Amino acid sequence: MTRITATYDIETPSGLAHAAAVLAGEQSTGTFVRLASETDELRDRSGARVENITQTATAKTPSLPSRKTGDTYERGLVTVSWPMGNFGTSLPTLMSTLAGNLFELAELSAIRLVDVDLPEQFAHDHPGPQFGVEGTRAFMGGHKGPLIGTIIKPSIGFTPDETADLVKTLVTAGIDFIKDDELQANGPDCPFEDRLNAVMRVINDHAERTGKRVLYAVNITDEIDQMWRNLDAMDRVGATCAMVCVNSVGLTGLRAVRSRSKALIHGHRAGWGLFSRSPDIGVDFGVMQKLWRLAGVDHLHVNGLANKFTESDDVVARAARSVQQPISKHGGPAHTAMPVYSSGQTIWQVDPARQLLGNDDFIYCAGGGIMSHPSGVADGVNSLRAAAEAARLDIPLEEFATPNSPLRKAIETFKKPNITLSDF
Ligand SMILES: O=C(O)[C@H](O)COP(=O)(O)O
Ligand SMILES: [Mg+2]
Repeated sequence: MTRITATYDIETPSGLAHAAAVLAGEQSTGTFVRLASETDELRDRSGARVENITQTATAKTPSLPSRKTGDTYERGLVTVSWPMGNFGTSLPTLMSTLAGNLFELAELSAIRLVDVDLPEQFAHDHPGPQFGVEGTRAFMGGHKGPLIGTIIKPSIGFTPDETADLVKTLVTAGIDFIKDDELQANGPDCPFEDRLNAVMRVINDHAERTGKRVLYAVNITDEIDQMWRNLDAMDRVGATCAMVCVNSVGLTGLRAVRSRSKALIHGHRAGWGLFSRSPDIGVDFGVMQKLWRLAGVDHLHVNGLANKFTESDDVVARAARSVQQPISKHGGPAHTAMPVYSSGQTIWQVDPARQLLGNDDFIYCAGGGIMSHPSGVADGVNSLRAAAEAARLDIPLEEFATPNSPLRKAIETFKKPNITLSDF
């Protein structure tokens, strides 16, 4: 029987071998005592198996509080496998198994899920992105190069008409992609449908006049039945991109959107720090992004280089590359998605963001980096377009920027960040 394999970084006062066995037991056939009904045959059939243990460190103090303590804490990488018969390819049960009770086990003073190796069957049984990069470009009328985008800022506070006014400035200036902020969904001060209709009038009008269909990722995040109504409303006005906050709606909510959507799904990962920030507990992005892609995101946020958050540039680079890799190394549909760089992005990070991927199949979103341009939002868009062009031509920004141009003003406004990527 095919098995699913996951690797954890654990720390324990009980010895790595014992802790790994407790973990495997709790997450499959076992409990805190051996039951007579847990026969050897049942264990052989359904038990999780410890495949490998590699000790990496020891410490005198625990990384996380626990009711079980000891004199020495061993740290190491533990690989565990499960038979597919336990949960098939169900994503919710995969989560309960790989990322369930084990985070609370008293034998573990640190536990982080760092990798999962999914059998090919997962790639066959789940829809994956409906459109991906090619579909995204097709929705726009055959766009080439990276998508230069922005986030409506202020994130919250605009009425539908004020949002549409800003969108008008953005599309006229030549933006490719606009998204709602995750805080803006369907509040009484800016109702979803009013905002959608007002913005789509601008986008549709621009498309009719120029042939360029700007993507508007409208934030549909809500209860499942409301998200479905939101999709219907999008359909009525020809909207082509639905933003979903994947942590807020969960895998099942995302999958429910995928089952009804005729539009692109733009996955925002707001809340990700809760799962990822501590090295001692949580889940690596490389694991979660596979599940979000299987459930159907076409675009997925990966943070940005020199971002306003805490992740290092190496972590961001790994995340960006991961969504362009096949779901399963054993085969099946690759289900690749478009990485979305966003968080504190300005003219400075476009070039390295492109270089680290080695392709143009990404979305680059700058909210403050466009909206705060000293000579206005339109020049903010122009400066970023120029930065993307400089990146394409492989010319440093300082050299490419003509005097008094929007790019030159952006160079003078935004401090050049220090980007530290270990592989180039
Ligand atoms: O939702 C997002 O991606 C963020 O709000 C990014 O905004 P910023 O570009 O102003 O950091
Ligand atoms: Mg935001």
